[in-house]
Amino acid sequence: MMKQGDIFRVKIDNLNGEGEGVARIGEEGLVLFVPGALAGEEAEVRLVTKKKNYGVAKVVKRFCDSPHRVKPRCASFGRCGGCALQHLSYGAQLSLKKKTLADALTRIGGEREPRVFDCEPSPSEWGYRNKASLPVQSAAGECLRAGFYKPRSHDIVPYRGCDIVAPEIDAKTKEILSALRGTRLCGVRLNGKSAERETIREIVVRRARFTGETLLAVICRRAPSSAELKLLRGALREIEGLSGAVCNINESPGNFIWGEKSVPLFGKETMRERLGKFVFTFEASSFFQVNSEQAAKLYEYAASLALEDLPREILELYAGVGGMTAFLAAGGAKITAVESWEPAAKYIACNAEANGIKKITPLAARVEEAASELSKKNYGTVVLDPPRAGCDEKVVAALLKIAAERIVYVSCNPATLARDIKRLAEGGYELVHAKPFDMFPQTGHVETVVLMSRDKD
Ligand SMILES: C[S@@+](CC[C@H](N)C(=O)[O-])C[C@H]1O[C@@H](n2cnc3c(N)ncnc32)[C@H](O)[C@@H]1O
Repeated sequence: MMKQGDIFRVKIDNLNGEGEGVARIGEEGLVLFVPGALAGEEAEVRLVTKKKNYGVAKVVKRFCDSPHRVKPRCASFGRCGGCALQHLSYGAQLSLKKKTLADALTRIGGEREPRVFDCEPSPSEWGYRNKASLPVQSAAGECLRAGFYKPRSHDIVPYRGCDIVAPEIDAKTKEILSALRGTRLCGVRLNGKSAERETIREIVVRRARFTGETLLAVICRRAPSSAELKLLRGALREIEGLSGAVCNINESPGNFIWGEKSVPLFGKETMRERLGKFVFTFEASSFFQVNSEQAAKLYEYAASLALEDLPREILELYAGVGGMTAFLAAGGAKITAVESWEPAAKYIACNAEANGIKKITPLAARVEEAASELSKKNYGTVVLDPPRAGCDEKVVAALLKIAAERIVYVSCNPATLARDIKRLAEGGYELVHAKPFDMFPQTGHVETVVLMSRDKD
């Protein structure tokens, strides 16, 4: 019987979606996740966690190196759960993402030989993120500990800098943390009840590459008193180059970052970013792709698939603030853009207007609730970009009822994408091709654009 602390010699077969090495041990072939180990490497490992169906092990000694191994750039590599692929060359990261996608389409999607294109490299391998999001806690003897979570944990590795966020965000984040430490507000307690002053849950810093506008949101578990707001304002106003700051209040216990209410601290509440020839306005809490340069490439590609044969009517689901909508509108089609977050639907309209785009009808609704109404109309193409959970079954049913000639599916999760492709294939669509885009270099995340067409038989 295996137990924690046991030592094994293993050969790593492949990497999982988190960038961890995967090996099998024992007669029953227990799956072992080995962070930091690469495919093809042999190592002596110690079992640190044993669950019913898998184990997690730590490398004690590596006997050989993968030819794709490179020196990780970040001093927190291995301790921080953020960029698990830093030790893999960039070319090998792209190949891994293509393979991850192809495997999901085959294993979950039931596709025999899916046509998967090469992964589109990100224009920047480092410093590409336009947003940093740091959980904040109170730890023993430390009033405000902010950073990123350790792998498989809610313990924080303190922020010492991050190489995947834009350098300007990195510099600003350090200044912001130092200013917050000068107020009387502390981070929330991870285990146990937070004391009154242990208030801050998270900070989010966003910077537009194009305008340089930088917004800060301080997310609190309760509404700060007017004296606390005064302290926050006083401390944060001192930071040069912050275009604006808000305090967002999230009293809910879950892991979701944003609450419904925000109190302005100072300056602007919105920022503007350019993607391709379009400029978009949005708030600190809006969904907006974190890799602006790569987002422009992805939207252009998705629009080129959607606009072939110039459909007259396009239905776009999960539209956010209308980033992709503008690219889709370039062909002159009429677009109905559906988004559940009401303020985002408002931004779809003003972003369209600011970019001189007509013929866009924003609809603030949950797609699954609007699905049956939407399925009464005809659309040449449906474009969808759901969150990681993919589509509700009602949405797949509506897509089958709409029966558009073509579906362009943008996804940030190969597993749910493959599940939805299978459902659509059962309803008469076929997968034409899939192309991964590297939106998140140094991490295992895979973004994909898929084209499906209605089976004509
Ligand atoms: C992955 S984002 C894509 C946004 C946009 N296409 C873009 O590229 O910026 C998913 C969007 O779907 C929205 N959303 C989540 N669940 C939804 C639902 N059930 N119905 C409609 N929109 C939803 C989110 O608010 C978010 O803006």
